[in-house]
Amino acid sequence: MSQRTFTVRVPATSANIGPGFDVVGLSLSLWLTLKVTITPSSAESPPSPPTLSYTGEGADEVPLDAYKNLTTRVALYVLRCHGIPKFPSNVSIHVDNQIPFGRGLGSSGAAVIAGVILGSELGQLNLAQSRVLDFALMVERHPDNVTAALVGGFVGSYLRELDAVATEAASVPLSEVLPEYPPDAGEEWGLNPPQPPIGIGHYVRFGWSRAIRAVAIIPRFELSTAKAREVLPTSYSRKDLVFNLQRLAVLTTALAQEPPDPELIYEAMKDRVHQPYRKTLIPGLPEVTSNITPLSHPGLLGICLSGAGPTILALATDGYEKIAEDARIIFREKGIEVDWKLLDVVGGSTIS
Ligand SMILES: Nc1ncnc2c1ncn2[C@@H]1O[C@H](COP(=O)(O)OP(=O)(O)OP(=O)(O)O)[C@@H](O)[C@H]1O
Ligand SMILES: N[C@@H](CCO)C(=O)O
Repeated sequence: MSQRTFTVRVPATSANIGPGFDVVGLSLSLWLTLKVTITPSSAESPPSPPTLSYTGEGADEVPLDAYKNLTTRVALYVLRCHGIPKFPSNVSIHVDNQIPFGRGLGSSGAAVIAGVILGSELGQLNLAQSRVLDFALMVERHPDNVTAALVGGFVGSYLRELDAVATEAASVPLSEVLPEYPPDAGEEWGLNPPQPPIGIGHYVRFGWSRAIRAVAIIPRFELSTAKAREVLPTSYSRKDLVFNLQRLAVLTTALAQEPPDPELIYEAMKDRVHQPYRKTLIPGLPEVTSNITPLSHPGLLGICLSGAGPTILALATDGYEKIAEDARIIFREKGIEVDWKLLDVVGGSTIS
């Protein structure tokens, strides 16, 4: 048997785009890339556990132990669900990552999608795209980032309502889906991890105007999604829900129109479900989103929190630098430094 190599690429994503909390996502031109080599065992190359190396964003904090790293733990979960108790021998994985951690650009969603695809490739399982999504949704329970990272573009998704048995399977604690430590020497994990119900996530890809680019204004601090979800209320007024539904309905079509209409889009990217509550965690958020407008910044279409934050996403057709530099000034007044990147909307995950 000869050496096998393959490459997995998964894009960054921005979720919510204002009113579409946990519903819409947009894939963006920053990439998580895995280069994988599987060398057959031989006298010169005896079986060994997987080795991981890592460059780019998060290289100084990401675990390189395959039983602790999110991507490889997800891959192992997929393998175990298919009766394969451990990684194949002599797997070496080099990860190069452009997606900053904990900034609202879908780093964990990308790591999870990469893990499911890695598991499918290592086990030669040939998982269909919809099944890849099922596995990803067992780990990352909101569909917006993972769906956009998998299929690419501007995407809306929902989770199917499950029957009682499937609900139980899908509500297993993540610690059971992804046990963090290897079994004791001489033991193997059982082959009965919770299987994802079939067809959990459904999605549709919206149109996207080719004129629109994305300015990501990225504060130099991390905010975990878990922490940014803790501050959200568990119920909302009808007024606030209708506010968001009206805007989301308009936004999904408005971003595909040529030319895009700033007056329509700026208002349609406003939100009352998550951003008002997250401002306590992101000093400067309300000032940036209300002071940078299509009137003050020609070319701007709309501006919102990217995912759970703290990154700000501005959609624009021109004037990118002024938008970013003026946001930098506002954040600096709050004592926060930022970096910014001009990004494009890209296709989804690939294996080559
Ligand atoms: N490439 C990666 N490899 C391993 N672990 C990763 C990778 N990318 C992200 N992670 C893990 O995910 C964590 C960040 O996840 P979190 O959901 O808090 O933020 P995010 O996904 O960047 O933002 P958002 O979900 O708002 O877009 C990191 O701290 C790290 O533990
Ligand atoms: N919709 C999610 C995206 C973050 O991953 C949130 O805003 O919490």
